[in-house]
Amino acid sequence: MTALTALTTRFYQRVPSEPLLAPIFEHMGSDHPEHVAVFIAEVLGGPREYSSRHGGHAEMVRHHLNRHLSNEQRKAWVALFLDTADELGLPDDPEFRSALVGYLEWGSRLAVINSQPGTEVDEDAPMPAWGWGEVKGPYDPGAN
Ligand code: HEM
Repeated sequence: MTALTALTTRFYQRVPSEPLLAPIFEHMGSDHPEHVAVFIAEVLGGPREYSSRHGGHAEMVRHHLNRHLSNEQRKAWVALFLDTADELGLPDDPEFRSALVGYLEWGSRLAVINSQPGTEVDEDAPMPAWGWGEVKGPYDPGAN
């Protein structure tokens, strides 16, 4: 939680300098970074705190309704997020980064889809659960 909260806090500090992102986060609440960290932590197998205290997946979806987010904004969001992970020196082993990128790619596309007019919230949608995926490349940190 400490690392993810530091990551989202720094990410939203940098958002005002990104022309594509600044306007959409202009009115966000001060606890926004923490809520996003808690959400991502639960997805990655951490405590089920977003579900128990913040309304679960349906509540996250509600925050994106009618925001008319574009794919360009989505790409800027993901790029800034990953750049912030580098800036803060988060683990950069291929396994962790591929899992992180995989979830961000999936989740950010969902945010864009849910931000379009006519989206209905599925109150029973489960929280996504992201694992390490099937990492089967030749990378082996124990080799050499
Ligand atoms: C994995 C991807 C994402 C996750 C996990 C996520 C998660 C969340 C969560 C938990 C909230 C509610 C925060 C709160 O309670 O204050 C939120 C709000 C929001 N998100 Fe996302 N989000 C994602 C991607 C995106 C993307 C790609 C964009 C835009 C390009 C975006 C734009 C917004 C906006 C505009 C809000 C509302 C801000 C406000 O309250 O003023 N999100 N998101």
